[in-house]
Amino acid sequence: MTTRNITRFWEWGRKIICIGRNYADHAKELKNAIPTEPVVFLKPPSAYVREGSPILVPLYTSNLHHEVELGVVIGKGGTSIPQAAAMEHVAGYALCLDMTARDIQDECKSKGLPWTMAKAFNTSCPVSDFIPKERIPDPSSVKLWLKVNDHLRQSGCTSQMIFSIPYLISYISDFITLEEGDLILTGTPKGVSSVQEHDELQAGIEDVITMNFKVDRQE
Ligand SMILES: O=C([O-])CC(=O)C(=O)O
Ligand SMILES: [Mg+2]
Repeated sequence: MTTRNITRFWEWGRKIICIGRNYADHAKELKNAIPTEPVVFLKPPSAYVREGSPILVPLYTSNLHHEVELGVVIGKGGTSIPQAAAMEHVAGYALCLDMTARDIQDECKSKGLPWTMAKAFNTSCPVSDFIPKERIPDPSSVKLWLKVNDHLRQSGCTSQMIFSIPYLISYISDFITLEEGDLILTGTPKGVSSVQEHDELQAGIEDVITMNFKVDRQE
């Protein structure tokens, strides 16, 4: 029998819970209101893609955007987790991209429909290697960046988040039980932009990790 290892959480089939509009500068660039409560949506575990495999542009979009985000990997499950205990439930982190079919999302928004087609497609969640908790002692102040073909597009700091990681863990766990191996994407800073087939994306958390992904067209 093989034992599950949290360092390969993407193989566990657990939830990917995403927070939107958690950076005011990104909410503004898309002309969205600054939220007074977290905006929550989900991706299925089939959205994961790892370095070495390409990000695939769905056939139905002509405006695929990158969103670089800090991911929080849950190590201990729970329901109604108090903010003060939230960090005890964190096993570590991952650098993540929330790939978004922006044209489809705009259409869904205008029709009042869910974002599933825009956010949850195959390869919509590229993830880095697992980052043990000790490697990011202060997750409320880490710098994230993303380059497309060597041009810097996104650069932000988790200190700009509207809702903190402990607040998000507590908020989510009030209505979705968190389980070991779940991943929370904490939102993206400004600078989101289009990617095309053959583009090369490079992203990093300053002093901690970098990752690279190629973009390909779906066959
Ligand atoms: O699509 C959006 O703008 C919402 C979102 O995921 C984010 O802010 O990270
Ligand atoms: Mg996002």
